[in-house]
Amino acid sequence: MKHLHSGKVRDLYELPTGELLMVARDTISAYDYVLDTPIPDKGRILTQLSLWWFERLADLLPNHIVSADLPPDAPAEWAGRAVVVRRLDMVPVECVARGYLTGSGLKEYTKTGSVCGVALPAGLLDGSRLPEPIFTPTTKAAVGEHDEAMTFTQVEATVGDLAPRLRDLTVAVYRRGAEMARERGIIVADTKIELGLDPSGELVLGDEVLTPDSSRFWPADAWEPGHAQPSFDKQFVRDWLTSPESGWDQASGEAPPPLPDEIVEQTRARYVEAYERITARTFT
Ligand SMILES: N#Cc1c(N)ncnc1-c1cnn(CCN2CCOCC2)c1
Repeated sequence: MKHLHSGKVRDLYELPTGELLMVARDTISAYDYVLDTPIPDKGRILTQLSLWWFERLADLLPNHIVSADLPPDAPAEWAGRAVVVRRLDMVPVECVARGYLTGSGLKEYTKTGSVCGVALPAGLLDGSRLPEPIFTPTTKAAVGEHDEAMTFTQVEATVGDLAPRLRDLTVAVYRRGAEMARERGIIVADTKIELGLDPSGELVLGDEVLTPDSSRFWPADAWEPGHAQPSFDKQFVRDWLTSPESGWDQASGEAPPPLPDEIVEQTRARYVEAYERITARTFT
């Protein structure tokens, strides 16, 4: 099969049928690096979580999933983390919705009092919940570049009449995911979805959806506005990399060192826990 595209943690191939095969790797990224040490089963866990979400979002919009069965000419090791999807004409906007303020949104808010042109109340802190979830789109930056915030007017200039539908669908997916995850003790602070057009011109949900790679997952019982919230899945990795034990100096520009076994195991356990809490299924 023909390799089309590699992201930080997933690859895209073209099948002889013209459909695509989206393959999730066990890699994890932190501090803008793809770490050398894989997290066993991360690809499978997040693929299965995403498939579970696609099913529960199907009443909001169609999706690109064709089959979770491994195509005959794909390596057996891809089983459970490769999904056949139909080819879409992807919209050239990263569709992001935020229910909480942090990261680049907080940075923009601190400077301007707004995010992507949306004015927010004064006095919000890192981790504050927003009065309502907001659409905070960005450009699709080239590999190695950073996405740039877009105003709604810029989205309209880019995609025309699709703009309000991108906004409404992105916020609706976020609301559904955030509500269901919160009932299970996980805050989804924000999420990025990919939308594309099918040949009939219908907007279709692509990529992965509502995973810890496409979204910020926070443990709800540790939520406390006023500082950076702990990541549900990546905090063990972040804490170790920034501890003297790792010997890594983030300011050096050097790539992080390999992760110790116990950090890998703790991180794998967090992915399993997120999957099992949200889906109420046992990961096998
Ligand atoms: N999904 C999807 C999809 C589709 N269904 N049809 C056409 N193109 C795409 C596509 C092409 N690039 N990306 C960016 C995200 N990629 C996801 C896979 O892994 C690599 C990064 C999405």
